[in-house]
Amino acid sequence: MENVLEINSLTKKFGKITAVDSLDLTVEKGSVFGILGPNGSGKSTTLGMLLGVVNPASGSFKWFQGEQTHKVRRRIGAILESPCFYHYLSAENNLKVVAEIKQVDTSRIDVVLDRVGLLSRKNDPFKNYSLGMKQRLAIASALLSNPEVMILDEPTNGLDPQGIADIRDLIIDLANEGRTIILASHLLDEVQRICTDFAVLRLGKKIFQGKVADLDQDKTNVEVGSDDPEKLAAFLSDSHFAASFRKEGSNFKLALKPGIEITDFHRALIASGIVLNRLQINTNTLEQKFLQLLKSESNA
Ligand SMILES: Nc1ncnc2c1ncn2[C@@H]1O[C@H](COP(=O)(O)OP(=O)(O)OP(=O)(O)O)[C@@H](O)[C@H]1O
Repeated sequence: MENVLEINSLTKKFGKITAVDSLDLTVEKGSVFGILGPNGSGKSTTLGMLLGVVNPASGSFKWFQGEQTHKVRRRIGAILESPCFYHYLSAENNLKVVAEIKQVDTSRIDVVLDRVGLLSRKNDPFKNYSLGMKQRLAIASALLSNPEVMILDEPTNGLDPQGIADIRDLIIDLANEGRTIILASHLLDEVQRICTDFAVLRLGKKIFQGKVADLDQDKTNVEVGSDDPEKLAAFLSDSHFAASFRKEGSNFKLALKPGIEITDFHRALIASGIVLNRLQINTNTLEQKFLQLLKSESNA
């Protein structure tokens, strides 16, 4: 798979603070890459360096296998901070200003407004837009040059649930069109829903990088209950399915042994005449992973 971005040992210091510390990262073409981290972990500084608005102290990064800088910028669309538009101008006229700056044909304006669902509101002044519409206009603006890569810093910040869902759907659509998306977020659930890959930053250091899909592989933690808890407890003690188990209320929490499938476990229960009234598979959510990582790093 082709990489659109390779970061090597990228570092940024602000006085005594090391905002980004020897960061190595690889982003594959077509991925939706989430950069996760608590406040102040270096997400925005990283994106700033990647876009050339923050100077690195050391290290390097390479876009599109080493494409020249002036060509790179046209291939990337970015929203770094709150959208910056003229309040009294309409959405269309605001995009005309951006198109002029970016030297993009104005015929793209209707295309991108349609893309973000704002075509019918293109004559409304920006000041009358809701927060969600303002954010969608910012995405439209970033789309003017039809970029292959979109960089989004906290794209759903401050939005209501509907606004969040709209932006989420839009990001998924943009990814389905084949664009690579890099987004910084602290909304773990959003990253889990949108992203294919993620990295976790803490105090400027990358403490994890992985695929979101792999989180769902970890289906070994199971909670079970039965109308006959003694029989269930005896099964869990005697059978070779549970690596460990403990009683919790009227149910049992257990870790299946490595390699044991939930279907094998369930079949064996039925064969032993045990009928479950509860079976819950606790998948490893990004939130659990994130909290575990931050905890293990701060204990290290
Ligand atoms: N211009 C600056 N001058 C001094 N320190 C800065 C500057 N920009 C960022 N920092 C510091 O660098 C560190 C990383 O900040 P950064 O904004 O990159 O983190 P972040 O993960 O994006 O945080 P948030 O989620 O709060 O936006 C923080 O300690 C921050 O205070």
